[in-house]
Amino acid sequence: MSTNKVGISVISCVLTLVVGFLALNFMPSEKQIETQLTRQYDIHDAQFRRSMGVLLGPPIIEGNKVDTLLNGNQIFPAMLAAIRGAEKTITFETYIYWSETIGEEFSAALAERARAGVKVHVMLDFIGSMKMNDEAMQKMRDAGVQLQRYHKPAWWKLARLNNRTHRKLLIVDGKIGFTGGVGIADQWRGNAANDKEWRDTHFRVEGPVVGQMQAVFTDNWTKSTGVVLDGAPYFPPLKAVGSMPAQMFSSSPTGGSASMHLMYLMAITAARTSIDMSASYFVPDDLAIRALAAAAKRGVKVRIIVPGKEIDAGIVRLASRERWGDMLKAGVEIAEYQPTMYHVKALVVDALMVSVGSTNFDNRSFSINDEANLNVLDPEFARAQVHVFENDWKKARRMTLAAWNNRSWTEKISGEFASLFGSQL
Ligand SMILES: O=P(O)(O)OC[C@H](O)CO
Repeated sequence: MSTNKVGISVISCVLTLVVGFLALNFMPSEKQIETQLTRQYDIHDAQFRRSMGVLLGPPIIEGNKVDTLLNGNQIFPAMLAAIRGAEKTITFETYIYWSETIGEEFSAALAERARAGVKVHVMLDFIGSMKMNDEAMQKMRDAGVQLQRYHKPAWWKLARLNNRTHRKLLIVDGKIGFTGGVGIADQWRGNAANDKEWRDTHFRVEGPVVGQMQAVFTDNWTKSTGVVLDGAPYFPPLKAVGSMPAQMFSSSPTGGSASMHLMYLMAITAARTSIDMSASYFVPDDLAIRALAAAAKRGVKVRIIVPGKEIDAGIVRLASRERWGDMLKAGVEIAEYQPTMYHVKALVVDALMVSVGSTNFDNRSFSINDEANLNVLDPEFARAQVHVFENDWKKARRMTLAAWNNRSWTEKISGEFASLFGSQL
């Protein structure tokens, strides 16, 4: 064999070993949920509540008040008012934060509070905040804001590159919390009045559950900085301010990664009458498809709103539509929102249980990213969310089984291709 050939063989062996090594390191080391859950109780049963409390982590606690904020016009003023009213602490964790009009407004408000002596901690996902300029970040740091960027890509930490913080949390003085779908970028401004203004819903929370929200924020803050945020400025005594039982819980590949997947499967399996799901990115795995189809077959009215053509990630829509066949056959109703990008993330089951927060209905949220959701078990709140859902449903176009079967061959092929990346979407 010539020296050249020996060299090429050695290089190809080394490359194969490197690729194999990387592939093994990116594969999940622990098992995910594999079997369909057995239906043992209804959403209204005490056992559902008990199981949610013990299996997901934090207990469901009483005495909360949750206000619904629709679209940027309601969401941003409420968040900015809370920030501007902060007296002791602000903790803010988000995925998307871009230097634009609304980004500047947030930066200015956070910096102003830091200068006034408020302890301000901001955790931005590194990838999600790549469109934020260094100058804007420096201005905040100069004002005293403690700003961290989560999981900076590094070649020696490749395995965590894919793990982003997708959580959307703002907690002020440990007393007022916000969560929901919104990111800090200009497409969320406005009132979903045209295709430049995204449709989204966020929530303002008060009551004892805000302590759980604060604990979720401290999780990634401690992981990233080694500093524990504790004491009354972050965890003040919280009195009951309303009547809603609620629970804030989180998931991350570094601990409790199955929680979100499990929560959705438990809620869908326990449904008796209705499931209304708003899913900005809907790429269900086989278990979720089976759970939704089984619900429809036992008579649950299952309605899902997803984005239509106005979506920022075309590959997600392709992979999503490819998976609808079994659900449509089982009677699940799926409709695509028409006016603009639909970025709402909400689940309402049996007009009692509502889950809202950062989680998308896809594998990226279920097992790759860090997520946080608020569960509320309150009939009045759930009815209000059903009302919001009904309004969105009117602006969404139903996909029938016949139309799905008649998709063009180009859509079918591109759907199958997109579906190959399903585990990463
Ligand atoms: O990942 P999400 O759900 O926060 O959405 C972010 C958007 O895709 C940003 O373009």
